[in-house]
Amino acid sequence: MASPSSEHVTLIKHPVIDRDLTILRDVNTKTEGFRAATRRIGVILAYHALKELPLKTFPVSTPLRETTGYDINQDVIVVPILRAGLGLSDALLQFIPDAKVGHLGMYRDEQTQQPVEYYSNIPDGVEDALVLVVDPMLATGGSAHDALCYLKEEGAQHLRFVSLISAPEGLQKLAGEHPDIPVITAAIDEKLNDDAYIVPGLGDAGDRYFGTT
Ligand SMILES: O=P(O)(O)OC[C@H]1O[C@H](OP(=O)(O)OP(=O)(O)O)[C@H](O)[C@@H]1O
Ligand SMILES: O=c1cc[nH]c(=O)[nH]1
Ligand SMILES: [Mg+2]
Repeated sequence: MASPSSEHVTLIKHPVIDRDLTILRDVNTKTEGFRAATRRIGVILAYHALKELPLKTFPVSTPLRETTGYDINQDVIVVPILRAGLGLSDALLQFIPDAKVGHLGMYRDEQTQQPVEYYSNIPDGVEDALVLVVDPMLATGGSAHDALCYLKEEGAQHLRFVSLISAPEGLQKLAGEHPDIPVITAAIDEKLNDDAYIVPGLGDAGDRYFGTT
């Protein structure tokens, strides 16, 4: 099996991430705190995920003289994997307020641990846009793999996958199946347990973010 290479996976290190991941992992953290910590880490991940956006220049006048202005020269499409991915999409929209948002609805069947797709709505323009697929948990990698295959079939050519916590198993799957797609993550945890939950992880991200059980 392919192993995640350093150019394929970017592990973002930051003291705020360490503090906020602890809040997310803590079983006693309530919904409000969980959402706030997700948003804060999301902003740091978004900053990194958008780092290589191309720029175009144009003249801009300050009160003193004309100088070079910059604008982003590529459309951005954010694709949260429902439900839990919704918690990360707003962070990206703070930086790119006019980004289009596509949705892919998937849940993991508890018995088979395989993703089941129940919804998709992808905007036009995926071929040329930077397409950022966001989901807090990369566990077996099955959901991410299906989402990336779907978007490639739709014509997406500039894909990134953004997660809060990744399991080595999920990273290996993406490295093997999608070596062309950079992964940006805030943590690489130890392993999956027998139910394919990330250990130590944070539990079920969707349930904790939305207050369901
Ligand atoms: O890498 P995998 O093994 O596929 O697991 C990861 C998936 O599991 C979680 O979603 P879940 O099925 O719990 O759906 P939800 O977001 O609606 O809670 C998570 O948000 C990922 O989408
Ligand atoms: O640990 C895990 C694995 C899959 N989905 C989650 O929400 N958490
Ligand atoms: Mg869930």
